[in-house]
Amino acid sequence: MTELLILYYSQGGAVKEMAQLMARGIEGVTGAKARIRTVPKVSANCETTEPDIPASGAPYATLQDLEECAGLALGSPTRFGNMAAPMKYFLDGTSGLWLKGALIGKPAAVFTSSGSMHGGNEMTLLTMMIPLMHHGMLMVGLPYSEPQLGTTTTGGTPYGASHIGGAMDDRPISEDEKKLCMTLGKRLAETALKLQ
Ligand SMILES: Cc1cc2nc3c(=O)[nH]c(=O)nc-3n(C[C@H](O)[C@H](O)[C@H](O)COP(=O)(O)O)c2cc1C
Repeated sequence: MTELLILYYSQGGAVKEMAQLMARGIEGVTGAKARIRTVPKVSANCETTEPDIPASGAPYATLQDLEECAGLALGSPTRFGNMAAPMKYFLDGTSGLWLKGALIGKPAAVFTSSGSMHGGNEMTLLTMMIPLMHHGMLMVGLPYSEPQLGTTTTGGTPYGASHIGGAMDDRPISEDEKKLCMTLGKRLAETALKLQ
């Protein structure tokens, strides 16, 4: 079985829901399986640390998860037009993998949720790609042959999957957003299988 790592951070739950949709897309591909992991919050208070195992939800990712998986889907909320600090903090701890070239040639895809339509979600997707490209990963996006990409009035971009939560973050994931999340997971899994 080819395992794909879905590594996400979510505070309000939108990116977490997108991660589950990505997993559905991955597991719709014969021979592919999703491994879902998250990262802990970061805090300016260095005297307390999060427990090793979160009280609920996905386990925290380890470097071994990245090394073992055949591909990566990376998800983060948009924060000031960029990925959230906990995800960046986790990625900043991957130098050992970079030195070994452990991720070179593996496919990767990115997804995000933002409050507003033009609040930097595409910038977040593009900048999330940068550390992955330093690792030598091969980016997988969404082509315009996916009809939802041309017609969506919510999220969905060629650079990756996106969701627009609204100012109160209370908009459900739209049908177009759902379909594009699942399609991105499927494309990632199919690419990983072809590359093996
Ligand atoms: C510190 C902070 C910064 C944010 N910056 C942006 C932003 O630049 N653009 C935007 O559209 N939304 C922004 N948001 C809203 C989040 O992207 C949005 O609520 C997202 O859906 C949260 O995902 P989650 O439910 O998975 O945590 C920000 C939220 C926080 C807390």
